[in-house]
Amino acid sequence: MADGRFEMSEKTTAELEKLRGLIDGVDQELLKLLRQRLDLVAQVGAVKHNAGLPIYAPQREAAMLAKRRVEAESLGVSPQLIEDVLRRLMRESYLNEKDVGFKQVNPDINKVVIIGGRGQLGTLFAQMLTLSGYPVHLLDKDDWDNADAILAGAGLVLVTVPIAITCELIRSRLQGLPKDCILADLTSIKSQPLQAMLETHCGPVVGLHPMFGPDVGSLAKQVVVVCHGRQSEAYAWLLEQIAIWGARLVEADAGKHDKAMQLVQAMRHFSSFVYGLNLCREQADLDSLLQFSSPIYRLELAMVGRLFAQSPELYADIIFAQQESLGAISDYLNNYAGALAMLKAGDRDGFVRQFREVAEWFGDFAPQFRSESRSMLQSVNDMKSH
Ligand SMILES: O=C(O)C(=O)C[C@]1(C(=O)O)C=C[C@@H](O)C=C1
Repeated sequence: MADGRFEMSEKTTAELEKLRGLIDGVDQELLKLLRQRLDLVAQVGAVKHNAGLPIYAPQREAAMLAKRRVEAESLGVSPQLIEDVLRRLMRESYLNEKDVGFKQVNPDINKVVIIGGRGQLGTLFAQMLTLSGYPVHLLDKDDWDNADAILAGAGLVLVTVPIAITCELIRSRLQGLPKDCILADLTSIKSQPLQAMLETHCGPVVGLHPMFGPDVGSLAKQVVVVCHGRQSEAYAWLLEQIAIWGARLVEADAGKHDKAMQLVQAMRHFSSFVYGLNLCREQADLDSLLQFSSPIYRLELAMVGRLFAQSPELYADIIFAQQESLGAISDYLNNYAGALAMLKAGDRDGFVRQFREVAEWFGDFAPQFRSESRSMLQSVNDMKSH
């Protein structure tokens, strides 16, 4: 008898078979318990839907995790194990509760128009708004002949078109919106679109930046940046609605937000692009890189590789959005060149000195990132099947 390439005696085989049968039984019990938990979560979802409560309940989660960790410890089970399992289960809850739909915060809105509504982010927001009971109309590239009819009587117009055409579209097409209509955008830079909206429309205006891609299963725990424009009391319902979807709203000054995006998006994505470009030019053998990879390298390769599974236009839009990003990217290049010079000069002490300087600057974040990445790396390893 063999298990993979290991030979086993008949006695060992029999013992293992018996124990594995018992494990199968326990796993089947777990499955039934999971089914029970999902049914209860569905009931919680219905209660929350009626009461207009958010999907994500951080205090309940923290209290529950703390209790289960203590109980785990007294049973000789690792607290981290129960925490991992429960967090994974709660991710499932977010998805399940979403399908029940959401309370409609403002039933007086007769029409929501999403410009660019057939794009990926537009589709996601259309789905969330529809699940919340709003009548959603889409206005995409081919619908402009009917624009007046589509926009007539809109209570909310949400602009989600490529950055490069956002301001121009707002200025040239959205002049005649109803006075009380909310004009909002989902663009990943905020100053210019906000200014364009304020100049074009005299009613309520707000800039939003969802800090996630369209492939998130649910908005629970995702961040949406809010840059206030005008008449915030008129769009308070929209922010409350987004919070009910589970997202965390982070208010920011548009200029500050855009400056952060030069590092968080433009520079980050650009360096991922160059990393991929370099692998391509070096004709790296990805198969063997993966074979030799440690979990952190696998994660890094996944982060870079996923870029190239998406639309080049989308990333071009993000990277080219702000002229000022050039400064952040050039600084990076200069730092790279400086570090390379140190390497060429064999200045090992210099490297260690700078490393310490940076570590000190990271401060408490460094150990925090280390422990966060530890569980990510363990998940990466769990995903391997051989
Ligand atoms: O208790 C709730 O409010 C739930 O929605 C259930 C549940 C869970 O799966 O246990 C899911 C999401 C919340 O963030 C907290 C807990």
